[in-house]
Order: sequence, then C-alpha cells, then structure tokens
Amino acid sequence: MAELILDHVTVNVPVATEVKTLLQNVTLTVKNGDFVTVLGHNGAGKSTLFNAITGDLPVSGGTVTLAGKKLNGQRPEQRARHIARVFQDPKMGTAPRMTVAENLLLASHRGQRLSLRSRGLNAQKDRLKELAAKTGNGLAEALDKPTEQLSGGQRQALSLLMATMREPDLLLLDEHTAALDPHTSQSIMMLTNEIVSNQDLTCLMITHQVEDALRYGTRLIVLDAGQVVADFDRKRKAALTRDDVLAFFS
Ligand SMILES: Nc1ncnc2c1ncn2[C@@H]1O[C@H](COP(=O)(O)OP(=O)(O)OP(=O)(O)O)[C@@H](O)[C@H]1O
Repeated sequence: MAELILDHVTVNVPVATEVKTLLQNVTLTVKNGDFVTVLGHNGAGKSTLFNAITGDLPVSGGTVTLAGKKLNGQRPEQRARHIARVFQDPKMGTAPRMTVAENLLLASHRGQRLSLRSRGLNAQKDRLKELAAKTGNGLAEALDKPTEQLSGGQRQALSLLMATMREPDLLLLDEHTAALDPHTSQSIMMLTNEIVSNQDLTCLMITHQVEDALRYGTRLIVLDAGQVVADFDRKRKAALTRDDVLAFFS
C-alpha cells in the first residue's frame, strides 16, 4: 500500500485533426489504505484515469506520484512492478495455456527472472492450494487445470489473487465484476473486499454497480467529462443513498 497523488493531470490525444481532452486537470490524493470506488457515465474518463496512472496513456500535463516516487517518464512495465490491475475481461489476467498453479507461481515471482522449474512448482503446491482455497469457488481443486478451462468467475478470482499476492502499492480494479452473473459478481466483490481490507491495500475500483460503489470502499468519487466532480469521504459516503448517486447520472 502507498499514497497515490495526481497533481493537475491532463491527458490530451490527437483525434483526426483535433486534440481531444480525456482528462482535465485532475487533482486527487488517495491515502495509504484508501479503497476508492469510482463511478461515472460511459466515456467519463474512468479507464483513462487508470491508463494515466499505469502509463498506458502518456499525461500531457501534471504529475502522478506513487509512494513518493514520480511515475511520469516510467514505462508501463516499470510501473507494473508496483501497480496491479484487474480488467473486466476474465481472459485478460491469466495465461490461458498455463495451469492455475503455474499462473500463481509466476505471479508470486513477478519481476524476477527464474524458470518455472527453478521456482519449485511441486514444493509450492500446498501453499498455492491454501491460497486458491480462499476463493471458495473450486479453484483449489483446479490447480492443475489450464486457466482456459475455468469459469469466468474462477478466472477473475485467480486474476485477483495474482494481482495481490505480492502486495502491490496500488490495486486498480477496472469493472472487474462486470462480465459475471449477479451471484458470481457478489462473491468476487466479497473476495475483493476481504483481500483489500486484510492487506490494507490502496485501491481504486471502477464500477457501474451503484450498490457496490456504496457498499464497499472507504471513499467514493464521481468522474464526468474527464474531471472529478464529486468526492465523498468515508463519513459522507456512509450517508449517501442510491438516489443521491443516481442524481449524477440524470
Ligand atoms: N486512446 C484514445 N484515443 C482517443 N480517444 C480515447 C482514447 N481512450 C479513450 N478515448 C475516449 O475518451 C473518452 C473516455 O474514455 P474512457 O474509456 O476513459 O471512459 P470510461 O469512463 O472508462 O467509460 P466506460 O464506462 O464506457 O468504460 C471516451 O470518449 C473514449 O472514446
């Protein structure tokens, strides 16, 4: 966990002969251990905010600082050592031909250059099984299965474990339950909450589920047209109703 500071961050991109502003002067401090839920219309700039943090989109102005280090100028691969992201598509987070155990083992050695064999897959099986059992969705019994044979929910649970097993400075959840059925989505949300709380992670979670944005997290922000238009701390968030939030979408 670490503090994230965005200071007057602007993202402009060329579109045909014009310049389009995707993020406009965003200033935001996310404190150590804050779990921020992020709401906003389609196209409001939520994923762009994440892309500016991860370096997938260069910022045109302003600075992004994580754990006291300025990230501007760092490549996405460098930033990925400290920032973990889980996407909407369950296929994005795991290597499909590799087994659950192999994926977990690779994630546990993120950033190190060792072959799978030297990482001692068999010696680690018990530890990996224990970790996979946390998900409560059959992942522990599927350790030797290639991840392409898993259900979407199992794959998202695995992506979440992989993203957090080396305790990132920052966890970015980009609508990570949107492709799941309501029951599975809730079980992944509960797992998310448990991991974020237990590890006291600094986390931003984009969601279109107003109930989830209200129920989970310690702070709620709303984006509109590339700007943060509302920011509710823990106390104000606790008093928010669904209608209060829906008013931002009218
Ligand atoms: N690389 C890019 N080049 C040009 N336009 C882009 C680029 N990335 C995003 N956009 C545009 O910027 C706007 C914001 O996109 P973004 O994906 O951040 O929205 P979002 O809030 O995440 O939306 P959604 O809820 O639909 O996922 C959209 O109009 C999108 O088309």
